[in-house]
Parts: sequence; C-alpha cells; structure tokens
Amino acid sequence: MNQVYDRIILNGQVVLPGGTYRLDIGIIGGKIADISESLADSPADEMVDAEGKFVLPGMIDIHVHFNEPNFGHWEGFATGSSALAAGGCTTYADMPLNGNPPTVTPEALALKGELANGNSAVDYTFWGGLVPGKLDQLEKLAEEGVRGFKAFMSNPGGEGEGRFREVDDLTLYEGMKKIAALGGFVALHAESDAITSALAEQAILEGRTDARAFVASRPVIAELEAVNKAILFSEQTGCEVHFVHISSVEAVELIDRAKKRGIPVTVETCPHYLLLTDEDMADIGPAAKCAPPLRGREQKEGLWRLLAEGKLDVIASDHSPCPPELKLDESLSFLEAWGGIAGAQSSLELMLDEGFIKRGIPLHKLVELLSAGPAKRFGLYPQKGQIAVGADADLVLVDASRSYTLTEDQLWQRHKVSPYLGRNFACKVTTTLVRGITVYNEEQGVNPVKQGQLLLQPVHAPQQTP
Ligand SMILES: NC(=O)N[C@H]1NC(=O)NC1=O
Ligand SMILES: [Zn+2]
Ligand SMILES: [Zn+2]
Repeated sequence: MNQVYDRIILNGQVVLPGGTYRLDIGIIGGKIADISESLADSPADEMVDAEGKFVLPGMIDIHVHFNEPNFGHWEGFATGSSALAAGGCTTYADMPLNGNPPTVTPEALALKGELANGNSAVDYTFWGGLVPGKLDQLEKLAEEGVRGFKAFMSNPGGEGEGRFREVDDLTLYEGMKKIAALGGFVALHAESDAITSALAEQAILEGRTDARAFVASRPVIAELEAVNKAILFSEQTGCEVHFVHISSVEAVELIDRAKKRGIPVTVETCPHYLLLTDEDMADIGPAAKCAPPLRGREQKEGLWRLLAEGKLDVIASDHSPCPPELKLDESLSFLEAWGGIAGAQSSLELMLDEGFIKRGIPLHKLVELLSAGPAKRFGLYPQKGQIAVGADADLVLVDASRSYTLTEDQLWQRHKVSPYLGRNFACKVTTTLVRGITVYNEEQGVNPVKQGQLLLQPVHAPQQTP
C-alpha cells in the first residue's frame, strides 16, 4: 500500500497496551493510520525522528481546576492547558470549581465552553457539579453531554458568593439516584466534614496551626468514613463512583473490596501522594499543601505497592492553584494557606521518573493509569488513551536519558508555584502531539495556536456524519 502519511514518527520505543516495542507510527488526518516495524521508506509530509525516545499515548488528566470564569487570575485555560501540553498531557477534564459560577448549571457550562474555546492547547471536557439546591440542573447538564458530576463531602474552601459547596448526605444520595438514571457517574472528594472541621476547630483553639496540625486535622479515618458511606450509596443507588485523590492504603483497599462485590467504583490517586510525604509538606511549605494531606512514608510506599498490584485506576494531577499570596504570604499560617498543589506540568515525568526509572514498573502499566484508565472512566476510550490504529494521534515523546532540574522559567502555568521546583527529573517530555498536531516541543515551546477541541456530545446536537 502506498499511503502518503501526514507524518511518521520513526524509530521510537512505542508503548502499546501490552508492552514497549521499537516501531514506527504513521499518522493521517489526526489519527494513527499504521503502526509497523518499518515505515522509513513510506512517503510522508514530515518525518519525526524518535530515536532513543519513548513514545507514549498522551496523559489524560481528568482532575484539573482551571478556575475560569472569574478566577482566571488563579489559573486559566490558556496557561493551565499549556502546562499540561508541556508535561505530555493531551486531554483534560476541568473541575466544576473553583471558578464562579461553578459548573452546576447549563448556563455556567456554556460560559466555561466559551472561555475555553480557542484557548486550550489540548483537548478537553468538563465535569459538572453536584451541590445542594441544584438537583434539578443535573438532567439539563446531562443533555449538554456532561456525564461526570463532582461532589465534595467536606468543605471545598474558596471565595465568593455562589461558590461551590459540599453536599449534605441527602443531596448526595438523591443526586446519585438521578445521576445513575442519567447514565452518569459521580466523582467524590471523600473526606468526612464532621471529622475534619471539628479537628481543625480544635487545633485553632489550641493554637496549633502548622503543617503537623493540618495533617492531624485530616486523618485517614476521615477518608475512610467518607469512602465507606459513598460505597453504601453506590450500592443502594447503582450510581458509579470515582474516588478522586485517594491518599491512604486503607481507602484503596476498602474500594478494592467494594469492586470485588460488584459495586461500580474506580479510584484515583495523584503523583504527590506517591512522591511526597508529610515531612516534605512541612519542609516545602504551603506549595505542598493539599487535602487530603500528604501522609507518612509507609502510606506512600503502600500506594506504590497497590499500584503494582493493579488496585488503582487513574493517576491525575488535581492541579489546584491559587495566586501566590494565598499560599506564600508570611502572615498566613499553614492551616490558613490555600490547599491545592499546582503540579499539572509534572505528572507524567514524575510517574516515569519514580515509577519506571527508579522502581522498574513497566511503562505500559503506568500508561494504564495515566491514559487508558482515565479515558475509560470518561468514555473517551478507544478514541483516546492508547496507541492503536484508528485512535487519535495523541502522542508524547519522552527522553529518558536526559535529566534536568525544574525551574520557574520552565513552568507554563499562571503562577510559578510548584512543590517540584528544584527537583531533579530523570526524564523529559520533548514533544506532544494532539490529533497529529504538535502542541509542544522543546525547541519552540507550546504552540501559540490553541487547537484543543471540546469532547462533549450534547444529546440534542445533530449527529456528525463521517
Ligand atoms: N477546592 C479545591 O480545589 N480543593 C482541592 N485542593 C486540594 O488540595 N484538594 C482539593 O480538593
Ligand atoms: Zn478534592
Ligand atoms: Zn481537585
């Protein structure tokens, strides 16, 4: 066959679902048209030499907070998605907070869509929100194509009237019944508000406001209590639950036991729970503050063990930035500083560095958590999330023979705050392609033409003809 390819990626170590092989990839019309041992002699408009590099499916980061509308000064679509592109992520799902209005009505969803359109470096979709008083909006959001609905079981913090609020038990239960009927799923920030707010209040009364006090105010039992309740609600309503940013071995095991009983649950953790500990949080300061908090070394090692055992489904960044003064102002105690880690650009490199290079976990196993797992969770698979003929050509080239130190000037996000500044990475993303288009390369940086497409299918839209 004498096909003319738009582009051929030559000589890379290509990470397929079952393993890593030296292969060439031919791209036509934004899709992977061929994967073969030699396309070197095939005609193509452009040849990309991937000699010595790994070629992976782009990461699919289903947990980021880009904060528009109205909180673009925290993080916006252009800067946030640029950080993702530079870090090897090709699709993301934006959370319904901390922008205002939060994405809990079709009007707010439309506003998100307008703000992201033309400003996103990579493809994207939106989470809706499940909050008290807005149960009647769920169906309308589903009509606009929303399938995932985020709820907080503890106080999400944040500023302003009309901001996103945590669910009470009845809203969660009733919401899950409705979402199940709509064919959707919920994502839960699973920490018990009763436990965390009482402990935080007690700490403040006792004048304990440092990093250690923060960790003590959000113990593992708070996570377990919330997970346990949500599993019960899932069992009772049939609603699928995705547990975001799980931080403890005990919670992953609880979720795993529920899966084995046939309850439709999935579990996510974040690079920071696998890379950092509570001691790092105290050393680095509020740049490493997140909720649930970073935990001890045994928890971190335990999460790696569970990852190796296949008990995790998704790795996501939970990129949740804020203006630097809300974290770094010296008048703020650790307890008062904004909780949220802004690590979007580093997720893939951290997982490859620590998981593949240092711990020897096969790349295709990591790709299951970074790409295929999240794509499946969001119904984007097999169009996205794997390297396969017919899939979108969403590809990342990684040089694993190059080490570098992360500095502020390399960060594409709105504010140059990251717990990974100064860290030495043993690999580097060199090129990111979305549907065959170069959205990032080392020499030129992020492509200024923002070609990311929205991946929502409103039910009333005319079906696209191929
Ligand atoms: N509101 C918000 O984004 N909170 C996030 N930050 C964090 O560390 N955990 C979260 O859920
Ligand atoms: Zn959360
Ligand atoms: Zn979050």
